[in-house]
Amino acid sequence: MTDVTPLRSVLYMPSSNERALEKAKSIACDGLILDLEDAVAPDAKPAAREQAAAAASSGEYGRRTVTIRVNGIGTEWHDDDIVAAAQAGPAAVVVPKVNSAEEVHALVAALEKAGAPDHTRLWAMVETPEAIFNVREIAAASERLAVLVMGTNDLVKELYAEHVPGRAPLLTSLSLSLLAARAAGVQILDGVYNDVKDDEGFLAECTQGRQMGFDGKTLIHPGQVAPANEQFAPSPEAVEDARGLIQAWEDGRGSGVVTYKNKMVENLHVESARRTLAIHDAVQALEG
Ligand SMILES: CC(C)(COP(=O)(O)OP(=O)(O)OC[C@H]1O[C@@H](n2cnc3c(N)ncnc32)[C@H](O)[C@@H]1OP(=O)(O)O)[C@@H](O)C(=O)NCCC(=O)NCCSC(=O)C[C@H](O)C(=O)O
Ligand SMILES: [Mg+2]
Repeated sequence: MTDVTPLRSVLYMPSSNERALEKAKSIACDGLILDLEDAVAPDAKPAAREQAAAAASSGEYGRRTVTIRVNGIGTEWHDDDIVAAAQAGPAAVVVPKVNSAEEVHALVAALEKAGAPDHTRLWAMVETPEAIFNVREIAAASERLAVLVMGTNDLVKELYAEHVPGRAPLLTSLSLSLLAARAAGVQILDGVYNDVKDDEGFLAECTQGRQMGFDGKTLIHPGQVAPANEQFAPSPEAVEDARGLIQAWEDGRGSGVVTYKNKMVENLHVESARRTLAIHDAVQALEG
Protein backbone atom coordinates (compact mmCIF):
# COMPACT_ATOMS: atom_id res chain seq x y z
CA MET A 1 0.00 0.00 0.00
CA THR A 2 1.21 3.55 -0.80
CA ASP A 3 2.34 5.54 2.28
CA VAL A 4 -0.70 6.91 4.14
CA THR A 5 0.99 9.93 5.75
CA PRO A 6 -1.81 12.50 5.28
CA LEU A 7 -0.93 15.14 2.69
CA ARG A 8 -4.46 16.40 2.07
CA SER A 9 -3.48 20.06 2.08
CA VAL A 10 0.04 21.20 1.19
CA LEU A 11 0.45 24.98 1.24
CA TYR A 12 3.04 26.91 -0.76
CA MET A 13 4.36 30.08 0.76
CA PRO A 14 6.99 32.52 -0.36
CA SER A 15 10.02 31.97 1.91
CA SER A 16 10.75 35.69 1.58
CA ASN A 17 7.51 36.49 3.43
CA GLU A 18 8.30 36.47 7.16
CA ARG A 19 4.68 37.15 8.08
CA ALA A 20 3.47 34.10 6.10
CA LEU A 21 6.20 31.91 7.63
CA GLU A 22 5.02 32.93 11.09
CA LYS A 23 1.34 32.57 10.24
CA ALA A 24 1.92 29.04 8.91
CA LYS A 25 2.62 27.79 12.44
CA SER A 26 -1.09 28.10 13.15
CA ILE A 27 -2.55 26.99 9.79
CA ALA A 28 -4.09 23.50 9.90
CA CYS A 29 -2.46 22.24 6.70
CA ASP A 30 -0.87 18.79 6.52
CA GLY A 31 2.21 20.10 4.73
CA LEU A 32 4.09 23.27 3.84
CA ILE A 33 6.23 24.05 0.83
CA LEU A 34 8.60 26.87 1.74
CA ASP A 35 9.16 28.25 -1.73
CA LEU A 36 12.41 29.59 -3.14
CA GLU A 37 11.30 29.36 -6.79
CA ASP A 38 8.41 31.18 -8.49
CA ALA A 39 7.08 33.01 -5.42
CA VAL A 40 10.42 34.69 -4.66
CA ALA A 41 11.93 37.57 -6.67
CA PRO A 42 15.57 37.11 -7.80
CA ASP A 43 16.92 39.79 -5.43
CA ALA A 44 15.16 38.19 -2.48
CA LYS A 45 16.40 34.63 -3.09
CA PRO A 46 19.51 34.57 -0.85
CA ALA A 47 17.59 35.93 2.16
CA ALA A 48 14.64 33.63 1.43
CA ARG A 49 17.01 30.64 1.34
CA GLU A 50 18.27 31.49 4.84
CA GLN A 51 14.75 32.00 6.15
CA ALA A 52 13.49 28.72 4.67
CA ALA A 53 16.42 26.77 6.15
CA ALA A 54 15.92 28.39 9.56
CA ALA A 55 12.17 27.68 9.48
CA ALA A 56 12.60 24.05 8.39
CA SER A 57 15.11 23.29 11.13
CA SER A 58 13.27 25.26 13.83
CA GLY A 59 10.94 22.47 14.92
CA GLU A 60 8.22 25.14 15.31
CA TYR A 61 5.77 23.74 12.74
CA GLY A 62 4.51 20.86 14.90
CA ARG A 63 2.90 17.97 13.05
CA ARG A 64 3.13 19.61 9.62
CA THR A 65 5.27 18.01 6.91
CA VAL A 66 7.71 20.86 6.20
CA THR A 67 9.46 20.93 2.83
CA ILE A 68 11.62 23.41 0.90
CA ARG A 69 11.14 24.02 -2.84
CA VAL A 70 14.49 24.85 -4.41
CA ASN A 71 15.09 26.63 -7.71
CA GLY A 72 15.27 24.42 -10.78
CA ILE A 73 18.24 22.45 -12.06
CA GLY A 74 20.53 24.68 -14.10
CA THR A 75 19.47 27.96 -12.49
CA GLU A 76 22.07 30.12 -10.77
CA TRP A 77 20.50 29.41 -7.34
CA HIS A 78 20.00 25.64 -7.56
CA ASP A 79 23.29 24.35 -6.13
CA ASP A 80 23.29 26.69 -3.13
CA ASP A 81 19.60 25.93 -2.51
CA ILE A 82 20.27 22.18 -2.49
CA VAL A 83 23.11 22.52 0.02
CA ALA A 84 21.13 24.80 2.33
CA ALA A 85 18.00 22.64 2.10
CA ALA A 86 19.89 19.37 2.66
CA GLN A 87 21.61 20.78 5.72
CA ALA A 88 18.34 22.10 7.17
CA GLY A 89 16.94 18.55 7.03
CA PRO A 90 13.27 19.21 6.12
CA ALA A 91 10.85 16.33 5.51
CA ALA A 92 11.54 16.78 1.81
CA VAL A 93 13.27 18.88 -0.78
CA VAL A 94 10.84 19.75 -3.58
CA VAL A 95 12.48 20.15 -6.99
CA PRO A 96 10.61 21.88 -9.83
CA LYS A 97 10.69 20.74 -13.46
CA VAL A 98 12.28 17.32 -12.98
CA ASN A 99 12.44 15.84 -16.46
CA SER A 100 14.10 12.42 -16.25
CA ALA A 101 15.23 9.54 -14.04
CA GLU A 102 18.83 10.72 -14.61
CA GLU A 103 17.94 14.05 -13.02
CA VAL A 104 16.45 12.21 -10.04
CA HIS A 105 19.71 10.23 -9.63
CA ALA A 106 21.77 13.43 -9.82
CA LEU A 107 19.50 15.19 -7.30
CA VAL A 108 19.72 12.31 -4.83
CA ALA A 109 23.52 12.26 -5.19
CA ALA A 110 23.68 16.03 -4.61
CA LEU A 111 21.44 15.82 -1.53
CA GLU A 112 23.53 13.00 -0.07
CA LYS A 113 26.80 14.81 -0.85
CA ALA A 114 25.43 17.86 0.97
CA GLY A 115 24.67 15.72 4.03
CA ALA A 116 20.88 15.36 3.79
CA PRO A 117 19.63 13.14 6.63
CA ASP A 118 17.82 9.90 5.70
CA HIS A 119 14.42 11.38 6.61
CA THR A 120 14.78 14.12 3.99
CA ARG A 121 12.97 12.78 0.95
CA LEU A 122 12.82 14.06 -2.60
CA TRP A 123 9.53 15.35 -4.05
CA ALA A 124 9.69 15.72 -7.82
CA MET A 125 7.52 18.24 -9.63
CA VAL A 126 5.96 17.05 -12.86
CA GLU A 127 5.28 20.13 -14.95
CA THR A 128 6.72 19.82 -18.45
CA PRO A 129 5.82 17.75 -21.53
CA GLU A 130 9.18 15.95 -21.26
CA ALA A 131 8.41 14.96 -17.65
CA ILE A 132 5.05 13.55 -18.71
CA PHE A 133 6.73 11.30 -21.28
CA ASN A 134 9.27 10.15 -18.63
CA VAL A 135 7.03 10.13 -15.57
CA ARG A 136 7.05 6.36 -15.03
CA GLU A 137 10.87 6.30 -14.86
CA ILE A 138 10.95 9.45 -12.71
CA ALA A 139 8.53 7.98 -10.15
CA ALA A 140 10.52 4.75 -9.82
CA ALA A 141 14.03 6.23 -9.99
CA SER A 142 14.97 6.28 -6.29
CA GLU A 143 13.93 5.09 -2.84
CA ARG A 144 14.39 8.68 -1.70
CA LEU A 145 11.65 9.89 -4.04
CA ALA A 146 8.43 9.88 -2.01
CA VAL A 147 5.99 12.20 -3.78
CA LEU A 148 5.17 13.51 -7.27
CA VAL A 149 3.78 17.05 -7.29
CA MET A 150 1.80 18.28 -10.30
CA GLY A 151 2.78 21.73 -11.54
CA THR A 152 -0.37 22.55 -13.44
CA ASN A 153 0.48 26.23 -14.05
CA ASP A 154 3.68 25.31 -15.85
CA LEU A 155 1.96 22.47 -17.68
CA VAL A 156 -0.78 24.77 -18.97
CA LYS A 157 1.91 27.24 -20.10
CA GLU A 158 4.01 24.57 -21.84
CA LEU A 159 1.00 23.02 -23.58
CA TYR A 160 -0.31 26.43 -24.79
CA ALA A 161 -3.48 25.29 -23.05
CA GLU A 162 -6.03 27.18 -20.95
CA HIS A 163 -7.26 26.81 -17.38
CA VAL A 164 -10.87 25.64 -17.80
CA PRO A 165 -13.43 24.10 -15.43
CA GLY A 166 -13.06 20.30 -15.58
CA ARG A 167 -9.42 20.61 -16.74
CA ALA A 168 -9.92 18.68 -19.99
CA PRO A 169 -6.60 19.95 -21.45
CA LEU A 170 -4.71 18.48 -18.47
CA LEU A 171 -6.44 15.14 -17.99
CA THR A 172 -3.92 13.10 -20.01
CA SER A 173 -0.99 14.51 -18.01
CA LEU A 174 -2.77 14.12 -14.67
CA SER A 175 -3.78 10.52 -15.42
CA LEU A 176 -0.36 9.43 -16.69
CA SER A 177 1.27 10.89 -13.60
CA LEU A 178 -1.22 9.13 -11.34
CA LEU A 179 -0.56 5.82 -13.08
CA ALA A 180 3.18 6.33 -12.63
CA ALA A 181 2.83 7.19 -8.94
CA ARG A 182 0.67 4.17 -8.20
CA ALA A 183 2.91 1.81 -10.19
CA ALA A 184 5.92 3.06 -8.19
CA GLY A 185 4.11 3.17 -4.82
CA VAL A 186 4.71 6.89 -4.20
CA GLN A 187 2.23 9.59 -3.22
CA ILE A 188 0.98 12.22 -5.66
CA LEU A 189 -0.37 15.74 -5.10
CA ASP A 190 -2.64 17.67 -7.43
CA GLY A 191 -1.73 21.15 -8.68
CA VAL A 192 -2.83 24.53 -7.34
CA TYR A 193 -6.06 26.46 -7.98
CA ASN A 194 -5.16 30.06 -8.77
CA ASP A 195 -8.39 31.94 -7.99
CA VAL A 196 -8.22 32.23 -4.21
CA LYS A 197 -11.68 33.84 -4.05
CA ASP A 198 -13.50 31.18 -6.10
CA ASP A 199 -14.63 28.74 -3.40
CA GLU A 200 -17.01 26.84 -5.67
CA GLY A 201 -14.44 26.28 -8.42
CA PHE A 202 -11.84 25.22 -5.86
CA LEU A 203 -14.19 22.69 -4.27
CA ALA A 204 -15.06 21.23 -7.68
CA GLU A 205 -11.37 20.80 -8.46
CA CYS A 206 -10.70 19.14 -5.07
CA THR A 207 -13.55 16.71 -5.70
CA GLN A 208 -12.21 15.92 -9.16
CA GLY A 209 -8.69 15.39 -7.79
CA ARG A 210 -9.93 13.07 -5.05
CA GLN A 211 -12.08 11.09 -7.47
CA MET A 212 -9.11 10.67 -9.80
CA GLY A 213 -7.04 9.28 -6.92
CA PHE A 214 -4.77 12.12 -5.80
CA ASP A 215 -3.59 11.94 -2.18
CA GLY A 216 -4.08 15.67 -1.68
CA LYS A 217 -3.78 19.08 -3.26
CA THR A 218 -1.15 21.78 -3.32
CA LEU A 219 -2.54 25.15 -2.22
CA ILE A 220 -1.60 28.82 -2.38
CA HIS A 221 -3.83 30.42 0.26
CA PRO A 222 -4.79 29.58 3.87
CA GLY A 223 -8.48 29.79 2.91
CA GLN A 224 -8.04 26.67 0.75
CA VAL A 225 -6.83 24.47 3.63
CA ALA A 226 -10.08 23.53 5.39
CA PRO A 227 -11.97 22.48 2.22
CA ALA A 228 -8.97 20.45 1.01
CA ASN A 229 -8.67 18.70 4.38
CA GLU A 230 -12.33 17.76 4.21
CA GLN A 231 -12.32 16.67 0.57
CA PHE A 232 -9.22 14.48 0.79
CA ALA A 233 -10.18 12.71 4.05
CA PRO A 234 -12.64 9.81 3.92
CA SER A 235 -16.13 11.15 4.74
CA PRO A 236 -18.01 9.76 7.78
CA GLU A 237 -20.21 7.79 5.34
CA ALA A 238 -17.17 6.33 3.60
CA VAL A 239 -15.72 5.24 6.96
CA GLU A 240 -19.03 3.68 8.04
CA ASP A 241 -19.32 1.85 4.70
CA ALA A 242 -15.72 0.61 4.94
CA ARG A 243 -16.39 -0.84 8.39
CA GLY A 244 -19.72 -2.34 7.27
CA LEU A 245 -18.20 -3.92 4.17
CA ILE A 246 -15.34 -5.51 6.13
CA GLN A 247 -17.85 -6.84 8.69
CA ALA A 248 -20.06 -8.29 5.93
CA TRP A 249 -17.02 -9.95 4.37
CA GLU A 250 -15.93 -11.48 7.68
CA ASP A 251 -19.47 -12.64 8.53
CA GLY A 252 -19.96 -14.19 5.10
CA ARG A 253 -16.62 -15.91 4.80
CA GLY A 254 -17.02 -19.43 3.38
CA SER A 255 -20.56 -18.81 2.16
CA GLY A 256 -19.68 -17.99 -1.46
CA VAL A 257 -21.00 -14.65 -2.69
CA VAL A 258 -20.94 -11.76 -0.17
CA THR A 259 -22.88 -8.54 -0.65
CA TYR A 260 -22.96 -5.22 1.25
CA LYS A 261 -25.79 -2.75 0.57
CA ASN A 262 -26.80 -4.94 -2.39
CA LYS A 263 -23.39 -4.70 -4.00
CA MET A 264 -21.00 -7.60 -4.64
CA VAL A 265 -18.00 -7.73 -2.27
CA GLU A 266 -14.72 -9.30 -3.28
CA ASN A 267 -11.32 -9.30 -1.66
CA LEU A 268 -10.28 -6.24 -3.68
CA HIS A 269 -13.16 -4.24 -2.19
CA VAL A 270 -12.03 -5.31 1.27
CA GLU A 271 -8.51 -4.05 0.48
CA SER A 272 -9.93 -0.69 -0.61
CA ALA A 273 -12.02 -0.51 2.57
CA ARG A 274 -8.94 -1.25 4.69
CA ARG A 275 -7.06 1.54 2.90
CA THR A 276 -9.94 3.95 3.63
CA LEU A 277 -9.75 3.05 7.32
CA ALA A 278 -5.95 3.38 7.35
CA ILE A 279 -6.22 6.93 5.92
CA HIS A 280 -9.01 7.76 8.38
CA ASP A 281 -6.88 6.52 11.31
CA ALA A 282 -3.86 8.50 10.07
CA VAL A 283 -5.96 11.68 9.81
CA GLN A 284 -7.42 11.08 13.28
CA ALA A 285 -3.95 10.57 14.73
CA LEU A 286 -2.76 13.79 13.09
CA GLU A 287 -5.70 15.85 14.28
CA GLY A 288 -6.08 14.15 17.66
C1 LIG B 1 -2.08 34.51 -3.67
C2 LIG B 1 -1.52 35.47 -2.64
C3 LIG B 1 -0.53 36.43 -3.29
C4 LIG B 1 -2.68 36.28 -2.01
O1 LIG B 1 -2.10 37.07 -1.00
P1 LIG B 1 -2.93 38.13 -0.15
O2 LIG B 1 -3.67 39.06 -1.09
O3 LIG B 1 -1.99 38.76 0.85
O4 LIG B 1 -3.99 37.24 0.58
P2 LIG B 1 -4.85 37.60 1.82
O5 LIG B 1 -4.85 39.08 2.07
O6 LIG B 1 -6.17 36.96 1.65
O7 LIG B 1 -4.09 36.90 3.02
C5 LIG B 1 -4.70 36.71 4.27
C6 LIG B 1 -3.66 36.32 5.28
O8 LIG B 1 -3.10 35.05 4.95
C7 LIG B 1 -1.69 35.19 4.76
N1 LIG B 1 -1.30 34.34 3.63
C8 LIG B 1 -1.69 34.47 2.36
N2 LIG B 1 -1.17 33.50 1.61
C9 LIG B 1 -0.45 32.74 2.45
C10 LIG B 1 0.31 31.58 2.24
N3 LIG B 1 0.44 31.03 1.01
N4 LIG B 1 0.90 31.03 3.30
C11 LIG B 1 0.78 31.60 4.53
N5 LIG B 1 0.06 32.72 4.79
C12 LIG B 1 -0.52 33.26 3.73
C13 LIG B 1 -1.45 36.65 4.48
O9 LIG B 1 -0.13 36.99 4.86
C14 LIG B 1 -2.49 37.29 5.37
O10 LIG B 1 -2.04 37.23 6.69
P3 LIG B 1 -2.40 38.37 7.75
O11 LIG B 1 -1.86 39.62 7.17
O12 LIG B 1 -1.73 37.95 9.02
O13 LIG B 1 -3.90 38.38 7.86
C15 LIG B 1 -0.83 34.72 -1.49
O14 LIG B 1 -1.78 33.89 -0.93
C16 LIG B 1 0.42 33.96 -1.88
O15 LIG B 1 1.48 34.55 -1.99
N6 LIG B 1 0.30 32.65 -2.03
C17 LIG B 1 1.41 31.78 -2.31
C18 LIG B 1 1.91 31.94 -3.74
C19 LIG B 1 2.98 30.95 -4.05
O16 LIG B 1 3.64 30.42 -3.18
N7 LIG B 1 3.18 30.67 -5.35
C20 LIG B 1 4.16 29.76 -5.85
C21 LIG B 1 3.64 28.35 -5.93
S1 LIG B 1 2.30 28.04 -7.02
C22 LIG B 1 3.02 27.23 -8.38
O17 LIG B 1 3.56 27.90 -9.16
C23 LIG B 1 2.94 25.72 -8.45
C24 LIG B 1 3.62 25.08 -9.67
O18 LIG B 1 4.96 25.40 -9.79
C25 LIG B 1 2.89 25.25 -10.97
O19 LIG B 1 3.55 25.43 -12.00
O20 LIG B 1 1.65 25.16 -10.95
MG1 LIG C 1 5.72 25.45 -11.69
